[in-house]
Amino acid sequence: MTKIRVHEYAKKVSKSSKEVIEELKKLNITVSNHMSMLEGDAVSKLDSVFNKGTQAQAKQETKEKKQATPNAQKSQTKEQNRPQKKSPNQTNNEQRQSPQSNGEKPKNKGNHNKNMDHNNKNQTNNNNNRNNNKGGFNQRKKPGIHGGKRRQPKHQQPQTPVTPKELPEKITFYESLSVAELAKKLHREPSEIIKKLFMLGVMATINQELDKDAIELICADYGVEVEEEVRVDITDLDAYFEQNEENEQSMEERPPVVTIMGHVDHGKTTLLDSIRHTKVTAGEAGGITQHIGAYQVDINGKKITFLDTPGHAAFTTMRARGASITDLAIIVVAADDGVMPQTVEAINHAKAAEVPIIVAVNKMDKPSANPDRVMQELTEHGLVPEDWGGDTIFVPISALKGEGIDTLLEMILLVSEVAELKANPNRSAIGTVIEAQLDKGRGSVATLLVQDGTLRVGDPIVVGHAYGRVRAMVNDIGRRVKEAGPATPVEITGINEVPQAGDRFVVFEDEKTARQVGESRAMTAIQASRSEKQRVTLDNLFEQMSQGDVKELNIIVKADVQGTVEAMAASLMKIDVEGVNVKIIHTGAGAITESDISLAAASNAIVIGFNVRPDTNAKRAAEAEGVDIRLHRIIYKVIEEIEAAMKGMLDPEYEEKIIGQAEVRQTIKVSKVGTIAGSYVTEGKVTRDSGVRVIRDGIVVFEGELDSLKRFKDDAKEVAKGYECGMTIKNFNDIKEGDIIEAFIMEEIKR
Ligand SMILES: Nc1nc2c(ncn2[C@@H]2O[C@H](COP(=O)(O)OP(=O)(O)OP(=O)(O)O)[C@@H](O)[C@H]2O)c(=O)[nH]1
Repeated sequence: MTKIRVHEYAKKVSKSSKEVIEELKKLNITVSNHMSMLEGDAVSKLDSVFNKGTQAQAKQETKEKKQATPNAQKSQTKEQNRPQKKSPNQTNNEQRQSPQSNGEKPKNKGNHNKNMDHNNKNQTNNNNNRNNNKGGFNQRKKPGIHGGKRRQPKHQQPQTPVTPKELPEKITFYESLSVAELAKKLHREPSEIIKKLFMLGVMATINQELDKDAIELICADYGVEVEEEVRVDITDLDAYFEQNEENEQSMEERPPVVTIMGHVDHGKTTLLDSIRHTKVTAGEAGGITQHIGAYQVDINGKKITFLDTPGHAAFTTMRARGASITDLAIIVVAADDGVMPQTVEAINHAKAAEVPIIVAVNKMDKPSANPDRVMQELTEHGLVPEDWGGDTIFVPISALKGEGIDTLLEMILLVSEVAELKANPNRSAIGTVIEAQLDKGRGSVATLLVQDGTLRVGDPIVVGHAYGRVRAMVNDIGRRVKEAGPATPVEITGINEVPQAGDRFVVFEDEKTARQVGESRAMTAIQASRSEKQRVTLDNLFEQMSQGDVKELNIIVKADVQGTVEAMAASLMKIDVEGVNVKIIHTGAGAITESDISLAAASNAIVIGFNVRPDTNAKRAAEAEGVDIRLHRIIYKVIEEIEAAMKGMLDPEYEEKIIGQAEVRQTIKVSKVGTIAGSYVTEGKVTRDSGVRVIRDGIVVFEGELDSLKRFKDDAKEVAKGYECGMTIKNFNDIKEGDIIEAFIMEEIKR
């Protein structure tokens, strides 16, 4: 309910404040003075006491204002003439609300703003509100400069009440609406909605959020249709990949995307090279040197796209990503070596990605080749050859000699035909980043695999959280191209940042949207990394508490090329120094940025830059925050340095070192002091802070520390060989002539 001050009310009913206060007293409502706020029910009670026509008077006044402006009057008349959908109690409500309009204005304004915020996301709502607001504004603002705040004129003439605004046909909402928002949409006063809710047994305040059910109930009561909006988050790139209800007719066959995986040295690179050399036409051979992480071959007019993912273990992450954009996996197994750990890993990657597998049994030219053994071993991993009743295709090859390659390619085409791989070349492109790097001359360079649609030069694009316009495109053989269809790998320039391998890209209608999406994604990423770094700190705390004294070295790795980043990260993870865990909290290709530094500062990490430099802001931030940046050009130097740093981090380990020996020649008992051993240093030295052992007949009878060390009467720091001294030993007085005192220190050992 809305509130009104005593004096305002008094003015409204053309009474003095005193009279109103008197009346309130009679109603048992205590107010302190004319400035006291009256609650809605107090107002109602007063209404019933004072002239019931008050509301009408108030309306009349509004009407007067309107008449002052011809436009407003026109619209008013129009509205009055319009057919109205009314609930039976509507007029009453309207009457009751009007006098409160003064008091309610600030609130309405607030709600209006809130609504506008809400509606920024929502075009439909916007329209509703715009209409609504227009009416409201004209009615209120036109009469005076101060519009809503204008005081009521003293002399009021009775006039007919204003009919409420027409109900909308339909309203839309997203997730929920507050009472005020719903009221606005329905062109009704919030109090009316609150009353209805009350009738339905719901006690609500003006700012209360109403759920779908409540909104529907209220709207049903008014006979207004409701629709819940489903909003598409345009910044969610993954969502574009899920919209797969494409028109069958627009779908066309597309080349399969193939990844070659296998154990180290089983011949992946040789196979990729062999395929490339046999199948790329002679004319294009000159361009073969170009390496963009993927290439296409043409077999009798049918294309196959190979992802050229490096086979080293350091690239496991990328390979795992590679498998998820892959239609088909070739598992290379050397016939002379058989199934190895990484063979199994590769099989698991492919299985996890639900990608069909073709086994290439390589090195068949070797005398020691034993394909049967390979088949046998693979059977244990669920890959049963067709000959043995299974459904896995095995192709014996020699990558080195180029034998069996044609059969392998045929099999790839066969399997992909069965898979019916299709895409729509006429839509805007979506796909994934295969590799990305910072190029000195060209800026951010990304190799993309177009997965659906056609990518064109000039397309506004969002890649991960980078954005821009495709400036230039180069295909797998280094030729400039203007467009790239489904399953085609291309290298593009023109985006503002270096994305990560595995990031997705989406082409947008216009550059503005692309920019918005890109920026919003970058912001979200920063926020995510910020909250993550907080989590890291908490995690550390927990880990340290639960694991005892385990220390962690947090590292951020930045390098010029994503591949190097991953290789470095993998090598760093391998550093094995007892008691310290390496934790790579962030990696990326490109210069060291301010956000890297703030992440490092917050998580107490060091930043390693490989072939990259911090930008000016990052440098400044690093100095301010005291973040350690290590710049390198050689991988093993990085590892060496980190290892050293990690050793410095460890709690020092100590080793005992004997520094000298003394012989006890005389003992003197002094009360309160104990036994003083008059000794002669025979070897090395004895220091005041050294530990001592008392050795009698070759047996250690006591181990402890010195209490005092004196040369004659004076305290000595150390006494060297050939000198006499007096010593007392802490908590040991049973010292005898002839005892040997061995002095030792604990020395920190370097690891
Ligand atoms: N005899 C013979 N040797 C082969 C064949 N294929 C590859 N090799 C040799 O095997 C070794 C490893 O081959 P790569 O192609 O480098 O193996 P890879 O799987 O790519 O190895 P990584 O990249 O280290 O994982 C090389 O010396 C090749 O020449 C083959 O069919 N026959």
